[in-house]
Amino acid sequence: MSVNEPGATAPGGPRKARIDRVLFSQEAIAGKVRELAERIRQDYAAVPGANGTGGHGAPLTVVGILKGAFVFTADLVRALGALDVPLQVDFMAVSSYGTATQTSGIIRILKDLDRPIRGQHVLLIEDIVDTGLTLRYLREHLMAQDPASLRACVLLDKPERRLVDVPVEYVGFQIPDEFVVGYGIDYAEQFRYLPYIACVRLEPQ
Ligand SMILES: O=P(O)(O)OC[C@H]1O[C@H](OP(=O)(O)OP(=O)(O)O)[C@H](O)[C@@H]1O
Ligand SMILES: Nc1nc2[nH]cnc2c(=O)[nH]1
Repeated sequence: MSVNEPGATAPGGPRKARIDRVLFSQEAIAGKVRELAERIRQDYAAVPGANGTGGHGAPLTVVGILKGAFVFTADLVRALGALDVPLQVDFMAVSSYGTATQTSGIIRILKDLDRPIRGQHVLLIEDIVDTGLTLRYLREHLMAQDPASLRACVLLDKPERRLVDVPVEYVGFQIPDEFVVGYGIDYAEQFRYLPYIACVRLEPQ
């Protein structure tokens, strides 16, 4: 069975998984984070109120999506800070994959924002966009709260897997249709600690 087919989670629990090959090294990811931060700095410098130079409105609010984007969010906000971009950080936690490699299609909010975002410039940070269902749901959820603007920054994009059309303003890397882990991204809660991004191979049952 391919890792992207339904049923990758056995009734007795998730299948054993091991790292197959590294897709992006720690250094490659760090370079991409700096590149994204520079693009974001330039773009928001032109947005009134979002550049911290005394304009009206609130500064940029970065919304990291837990759990998968926790490492990416931490690195990106520090890269933005190093470029003197003032920002606030909030988090949401959502889940649709559980311990499986196939989305359930049902997105559950496990933790919502702590602070209102009405009138704020919001930058949503995700680790990966696959079917697009999670990102579409999040964009609708956040837009309903009337932010001044909303953009999404996603480290990994799997365009082949998209089921719904959803805008992504900043993309780190495009990747093929393979299940990836590391740099915050898990398989059944394993591998989030890896400093690189890799494909996993599931052991036969
Ligand atoms: O485009 P989609 O097909 O919706 O997939 C993308 C989502 O899948 C992962 O979340 P997951 O449900 O695995 O939760 P986690 O971030 O807590 O690991 C990832 O963090 C994205 O939020
Ligand atoms: N861990 C992990 N979660 C995902 N959610 C959507 N695609 C993926 C993936 O490739 N790996």
